Amino acid sequence: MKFGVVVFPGSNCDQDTVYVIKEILEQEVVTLWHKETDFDPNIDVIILPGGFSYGDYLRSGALAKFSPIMSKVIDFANNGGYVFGICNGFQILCESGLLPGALLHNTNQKFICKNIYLVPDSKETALTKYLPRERALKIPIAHGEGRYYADKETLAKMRINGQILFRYSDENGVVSESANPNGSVENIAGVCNERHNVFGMMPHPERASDDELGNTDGRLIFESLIRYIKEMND
Ligand SMILES: NC(=O)CC[C@H](N)C(=O)O
Repeated sequence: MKFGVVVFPGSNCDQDTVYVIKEILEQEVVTLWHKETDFDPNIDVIILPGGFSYGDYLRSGALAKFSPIMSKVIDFANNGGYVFGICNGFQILCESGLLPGALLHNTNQKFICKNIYLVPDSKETALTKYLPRERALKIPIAHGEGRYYADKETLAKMRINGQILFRYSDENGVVSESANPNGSVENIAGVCNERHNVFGMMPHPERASDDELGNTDGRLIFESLIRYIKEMND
């Protein structure tokens, strides 16, 4: 399977993501500079990594959506290609209109960097289908603008369409306001589009994929994605 990781000016998780895909998941991966206007048609998954694209000026992700590669990413998604935005990548996908909702400043107005727990909500998506059901996953967050928001009507539609990927929980998997690190509506930590081929999440699975870091719960998310796509292609 072939991955493309987009590099924007200010991305800072691109190489971590490449490392995980290549060395840990043992998949093919190329980086794609944001000024490129085309990419290899054999790419199966485009990843928009975390970081501070354009220094988070204006709003996180608000400028990156104008990068030349984004119109190609939008075409790719509209043709059914898989797109996965992590943290700043999630923000860019919301700004681009590929995902519903928006990421606002954390309720406490602070940058939060810590481990959180999350549980899958919709269990039939590529990211969640093969995750353990009996426990919460521990994954780090690192963001200033991670408070997911969508209006009530949008949330209702998302629930019906199975678009809510993850909710923040406590370590036992209980979703409650006290386990919500940033004030996200309904504890939402990740969502997908209606067609279930564009995904975004604020926590960083690539930072929890290497045994050396003492936590590999994030790897399970990438493995679910790879297994799901392989099965779809068989
Ligand atoms: N780790 C990240 O991708 C950070 C995203 C964005 N710069 C924020 O602070 O919200």
